[in-house]
Amino acid sequence: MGQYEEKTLNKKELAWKKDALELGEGLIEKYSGKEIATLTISLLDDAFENAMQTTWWKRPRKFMIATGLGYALGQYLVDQLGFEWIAYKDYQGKDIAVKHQASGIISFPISAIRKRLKTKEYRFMEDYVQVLKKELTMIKKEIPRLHYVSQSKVGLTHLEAIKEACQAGCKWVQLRMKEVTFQEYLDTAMAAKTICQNYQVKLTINDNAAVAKAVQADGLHLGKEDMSPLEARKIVGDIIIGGTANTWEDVQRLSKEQVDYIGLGPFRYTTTKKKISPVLGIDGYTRIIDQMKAQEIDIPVLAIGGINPSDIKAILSTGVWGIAASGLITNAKDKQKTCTEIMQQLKD
Ligand SMILES: Cc1ncc(COP(=O)(O)OP(=O)(O)O)c(N)n1
Ligand SMILES: Cc1ncsc1CCOP(=O)(O)O
Ligand SMILES: [Mg+2]
Repeated sequence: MGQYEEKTLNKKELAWKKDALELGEGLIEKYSGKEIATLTISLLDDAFENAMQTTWWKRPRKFMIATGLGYALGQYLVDQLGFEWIAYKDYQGKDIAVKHQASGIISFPISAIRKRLKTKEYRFMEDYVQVLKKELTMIKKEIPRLHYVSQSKVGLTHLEAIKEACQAGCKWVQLRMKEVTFQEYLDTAMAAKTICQNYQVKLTINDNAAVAKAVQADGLHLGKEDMSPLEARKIVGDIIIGGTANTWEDVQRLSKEQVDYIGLGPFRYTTTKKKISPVLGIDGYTRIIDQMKAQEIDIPVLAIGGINPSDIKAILSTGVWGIAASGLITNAKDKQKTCTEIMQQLKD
């Protein structure tokens, strides 16, 4: 791709988008014959096809169709797949587009309709969205199945715990420090990064986007009380961002916030985290993963909270991708043996 520039929409473009979406809503209701409770792609396809099959003197101008339905299609991608509106400019000119920040995919919904007006391909949107969904799944980042969440205890600092987890074979470490100053978090994160690099282990930072950015961490984990993943993405860029979910509603929200994985829990009561949500158990994971499958939400899920090696088989059978564990590894007498046993069960 040659040189191009992308910007967020300016005031004039935002006002234009608002008018275009109103126009689109009117067109969809008129030509699909249905009121829009929730916008679906089949409503959009119906509206486009029926509008174009209307006798030509009653038909809306092509420019209005491309604008109204194009913006409606773009808004669907924003609402359902986590895209953002952008103004895109290259040597051919300026166009309004939507971009999926985490993957870098840019789509031009208004131009897409303009093109189909010429090719007379009036039911293209279902396929168009499916292709985008597939591209998003294909470029998903690799998430290991075992995450070690750091913990200190008497006689063991976070850095020592992290080094021991690396030596024991963990490939992904989350630095999770509470009640520390920014400087202390940053200094420890810097040192953790060096340790992890020595063992070729990926490092993720809990809670703090600024620390993750400063140490060029591989990932950032954000809970419901932390910065939103979409906000954090603007700070840390294209690293792995995980989000916490305790309920199906949380999963639905996170699916629109461009997270690369979901930490779903707690599996069981644990003393590692203060203020813990109600436990999910195997039934909770089964219910939520089934809902994700039904809604085609294809984001890897890690189970977390009080997990023991003997839980792993049942946890995986629910469709969960992997686990995040803290106490289990921190307190293991033989960390190498414990990690090997976990990883064998996870087939990682
Ligand atoms: C992998 C993973 N999943 C969930 C959490 C919990 O994050 P959060 O809800 O923000 O709670 P704290 O860890 O910040 O206390 C996690 N850290 N990692
Ligand atoms: C951070 C976190 N979030 C939910 S449970 C938990 C603690 C996980 O630690 P442990 O594996 O020791 O229960
Ligand atoms: Mg948090």
